[in-house]
Amino acid sequence: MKILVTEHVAQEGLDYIRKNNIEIEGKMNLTPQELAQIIGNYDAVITRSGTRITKETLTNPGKLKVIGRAGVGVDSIDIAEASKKGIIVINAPGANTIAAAELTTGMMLNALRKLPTAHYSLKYERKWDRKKFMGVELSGKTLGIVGLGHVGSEVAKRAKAFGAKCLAYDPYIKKTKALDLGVELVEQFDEILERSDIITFHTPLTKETKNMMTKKEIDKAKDGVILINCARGGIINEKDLYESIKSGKVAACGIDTFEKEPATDNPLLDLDNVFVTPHIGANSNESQINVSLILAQQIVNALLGRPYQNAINIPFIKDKMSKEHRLYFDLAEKMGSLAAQLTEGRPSQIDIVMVGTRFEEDVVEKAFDVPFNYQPFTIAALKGFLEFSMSDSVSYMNAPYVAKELDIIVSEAKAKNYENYNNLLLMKIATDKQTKIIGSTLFEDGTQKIVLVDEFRTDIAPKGIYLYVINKDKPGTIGKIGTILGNLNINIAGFHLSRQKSGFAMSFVELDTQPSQEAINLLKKIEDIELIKAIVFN
Ligand SMILES: NC(=O)C1=CN([C@@H]2O[C@H](COP(=O)(O)OP(=O)(O)OC[C@H]3O[C@@H](n4cnc5c(N)ncnc54)[C@H](O)[C@@H]3O)[C@@H](O)[C@H]2O)C=CC1
Ligand SMILES: O=C(O)CCC(=O)C(=O)O
Repeated sequence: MKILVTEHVAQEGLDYIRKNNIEIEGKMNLTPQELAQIIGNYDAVITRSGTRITKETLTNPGKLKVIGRAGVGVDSIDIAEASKKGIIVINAPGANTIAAAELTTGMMLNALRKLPTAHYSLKYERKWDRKKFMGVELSGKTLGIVGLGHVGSEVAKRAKAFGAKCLAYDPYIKKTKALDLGVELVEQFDEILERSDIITFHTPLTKETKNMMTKKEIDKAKDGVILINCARGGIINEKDLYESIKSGKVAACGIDTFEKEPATDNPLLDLDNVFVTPHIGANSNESQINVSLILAQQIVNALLGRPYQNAINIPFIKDKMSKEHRLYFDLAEKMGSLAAQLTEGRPSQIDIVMVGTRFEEDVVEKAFDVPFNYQPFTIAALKGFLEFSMSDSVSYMNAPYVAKELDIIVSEAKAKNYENYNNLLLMKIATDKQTKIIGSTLFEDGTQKIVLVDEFRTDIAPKGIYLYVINKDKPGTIGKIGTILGNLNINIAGFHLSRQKSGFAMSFVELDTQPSQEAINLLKKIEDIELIKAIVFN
């Protein structure tokens, strides 16, 4: 196997890869066209923020299986395209946190005390200007942290050590996390704007966070506010920042990440009180070794078929789920398969409802860098459903994309209860011909059961072979089914009958062997049978 490395990555990770008998080829400064041309010759590619992996890069993916991002932000990678092509995107969350948090703290001090300007003035202009360099202290100030993830949390600890009061805005974290850090979590971003002396951003670049700070938001902030962006260019609108620095509304800012990088001709560089670094947040020896080692281990695991973590486009790791959730996950996939076998017509919508306390807390946190943010049960149900007609081309990774390409609307919801079920996975499928509802649950002892099909209650284990029968609820039908199956030497292993006031009955007849089409045709001839289908759970 062979891995392409397109940017500088610490030696430690590369050594680890070589020890696992995987070759490495370093090719720096490739043009996008050159990268697209050669990427398919490699099993994996390792990049940093300077390499963009776009749809065009992946036109001929060849044998590429893994894109490794030596860092956190994956906004430089087209995740949707990688997922559609079955390529795993792996990053190294948390590995460069301390470097980024320390740089941010330094940026705050630069902005508060103008250290780089004082340094320049003495060293290069030989001026002893003590009056000019009056600053303000971090102690006693209010710091607004936007995004209380890995970096935001470490920035909070450092700012608190300096005596600052920390507020945070992050609608996706647990309240206890902020509480444990001694940070006041606010509900609205506006509160950060109104109360903070310094605002620092630590979110990924997403649809929500792009242009989160424009003139409108800056105007709501305190006069003389200090802004720090060591997360991603584009979170603060650079044009509006430029105007606000010029007008004095923003006293100073510290920027490590820019809308367009390299940012050597960025107009912000012309302004005093704009303190800049060339995207070096992660550049410490320690963090680069961490990133390189963690990433290398995960890539090697993925390539050698061992368990791996941090895959951005498979936002859940089955091994990390509780045993119960793993059973529900498998059950969801079987339910999807059953739905595909029972449903008629072209599907237009699939709704998954997670009912009960077992699903109250999300199994996976919201992942910001993936286009679809479903819980694993939804993905499993989708995979089970789509796989029936599309076989191996559907994976956990691409199931939501395949659904989208088929114009199937997918929705996910939670409910406290449903009829008298406490914990239930419900799958509702709408097609151009019908709507079907299937419900499944787990018994106390871990037994998986399908318990609902439309208006019928049932109790079948999702394994083996069944005949699904809908018939007019009249005497003799079941006997006739038994006789025909007996004559064909097909053994009945179980019978699950459900009746409805409507005058119809639904049965799942468990069989030891799969009935031939000839058998199904014979059974269809029985009077009062409305529908009969063979169902196979793999
Ligand atoms: N300058 C550099 O070299 C480095 C930059 N970074 C960047 O810093 C950022 C933070 O990195 P980590 O803390 O490691 O990521 P993380 O994923 O641990 O934390 C991100 C936090 O942002 C929150 N968030 C997402 N959308 C939000 C929204 N609309 N409003 C408020 N909060 C929101 C999430 O809930 C999460 O807690 C990322 O963009 C990463 O790429 C990270 C390391 C080095
Ligand atoms: O080291 C890099 O490539 C940039 C680090 C970074 O921005 C990140 O990890 O998100």
